Amino acid sequence: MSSIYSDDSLALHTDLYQINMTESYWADGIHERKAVFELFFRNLPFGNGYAIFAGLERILDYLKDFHFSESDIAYLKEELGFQDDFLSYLKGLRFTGDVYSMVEGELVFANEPILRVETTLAEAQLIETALLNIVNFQTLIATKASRIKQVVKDDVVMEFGSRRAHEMDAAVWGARAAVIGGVEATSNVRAGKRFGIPVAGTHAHSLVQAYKSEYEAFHSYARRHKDCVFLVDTYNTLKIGIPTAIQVAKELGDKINFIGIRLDSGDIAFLSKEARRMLDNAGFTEAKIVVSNDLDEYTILNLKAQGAKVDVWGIGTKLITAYDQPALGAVYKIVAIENEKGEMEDTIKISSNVEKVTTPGQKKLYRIIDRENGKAEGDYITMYDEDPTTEKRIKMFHPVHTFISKFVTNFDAVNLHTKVVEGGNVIYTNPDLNEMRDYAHNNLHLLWDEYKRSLNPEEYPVDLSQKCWDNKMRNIREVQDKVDEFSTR
Ligand SMILES: Nc1ncnc2c1ncn2[C@@H]1O[C@H](COP(=O)(O)OP(=O)(O)OP(=O)(O)O)[C@@H](O)[C@H]1O
Ligand SMILES: O=P(O)(O)OC[C@H]1O[C@H](OP(=O)(O)OP(=O)(O)O)[C@H](O)[C@@H]1O
Ligand SMILES: O=C(O)c1cccnc1
Repeated sequence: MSSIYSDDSLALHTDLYQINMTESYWADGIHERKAVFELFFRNLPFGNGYAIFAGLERILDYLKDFHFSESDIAYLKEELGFQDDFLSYLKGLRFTGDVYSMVEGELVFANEPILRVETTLAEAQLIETALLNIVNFQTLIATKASRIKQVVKDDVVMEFGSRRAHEMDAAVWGARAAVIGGVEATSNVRAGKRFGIPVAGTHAHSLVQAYKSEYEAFHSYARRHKDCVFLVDTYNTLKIGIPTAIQVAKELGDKINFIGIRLDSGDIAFLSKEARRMLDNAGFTEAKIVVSNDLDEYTILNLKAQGAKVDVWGIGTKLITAYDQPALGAVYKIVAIENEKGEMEDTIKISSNVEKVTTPGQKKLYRIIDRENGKAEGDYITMYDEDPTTEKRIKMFHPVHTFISKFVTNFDAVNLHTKVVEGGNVIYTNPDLNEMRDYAHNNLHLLWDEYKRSLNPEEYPVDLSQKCWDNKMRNIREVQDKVDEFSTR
């Protein structure tokens, strides 16, 4: 099967049902009613105590350029049978709404709106799939990277995953997300070119195998590359690999910058300690030990506990594929819609699972920070017309187990949503990636250690204001009344 249509826009990067629903809205004349959708996930990934938001830059690029191309329209008509009248509506469609979003690198928790879209019902519906696609992947990778960074602490992490990533986009945008989460460099040169990420790397076993010996291979590499990290495990790490790296480094002296060696197999704890001893004895006390081979935060923690002497961790597969949690599960839910009188009305989705009942209405999200100790008390979801920045005391209570509550005073309420798109125009300038990474890193200081431990962290509070809770209960009652009325008919 091949296609005659050029792939020249992203508008069809959506599920068919979005276009089908949009057609119904359009046919009924409600497509331009204002709607509010929120994007959030229900459970933190990897059993972590927080997630790191990534994906906004790509969302903004997507929204800026949102349009159905000639070939999109031709495909919808010729292959999927959509009719001309609806297609001429789609042809002229652009994103015209407002978007409020967390910034990339923000700490994000379950069941709080990462971003809010306020636009026509049709536009909001058509962009759902792409927005989720972007956030689900990038936030997952940024969070995995942050978990790894929490364990390696001040050691350097290099992202090595391109060859194992789920296709090319995932490699490039995953590398970027990993940087937001705390990674220092990537091996992916395209990601370096595109996003300005530092690009770094060593060499593969094939280089060694292409020459007659490690000695020849290392010399050859050094002839063209001043910065040298020699991979020492092709034949025998301790007996040939490291001694040869030391020999070549000594022979070439100042002609090269002998950065160190890389270990890619065997017992990393044992070999790294031996390598450190051998390098130090040879006078290369500054030489770095880079390790790779199916690493993740669990192995790294274990290796550290064994006293492994590692300076740089090269991490591929398990980072770029979010190996132990392949999906974040973020969703995008409608919370309010304009009625025929032009007023905004709440809308709610009921579920027998309490945690899945959506929180209706236009809302805002604040982080409540204790002024005395600088730590976050929790996140606080309010209705749109509430302003906790002017309140002296707020009651925070668990949105499901409401008996768990506390009063908070002497706090700063920080609005976590920035208006990034207004009337279809992007009004937000993406900061430099380093700034995003520093922002994410510094934000972690807001959290008590109990929320940051990688195993069984405490649950960070994400609470509703009283007004938001009351509004949710009122909406639930209204739906229940409707159900009762229907069933007793
Ligand atoms: N000391 C250690 N403690 C715990 N895990 C380790 C230790 N050393 C290495 N590992 C990890 O154990 C796994 C060993 O992988 P594997 O069985 O493929 O062995 P290998 O030595 O890498 O062999 P190969 O040459 O086939 O790559 C890797 O995930 C590696 O990161
Ligand atoms: O283990 P990961 O975390 O996924 O990190 C990337 C891996 O990719 C390379 O191995 P590969 O066997 O693909 O190539 P090589 O011949 O260079 O070792 C590298 O040596 C790492 O082991
Ligand atoms: O530069 C490296 O050492 C590297 C790059 C990609 C994958 N594995 C290793």
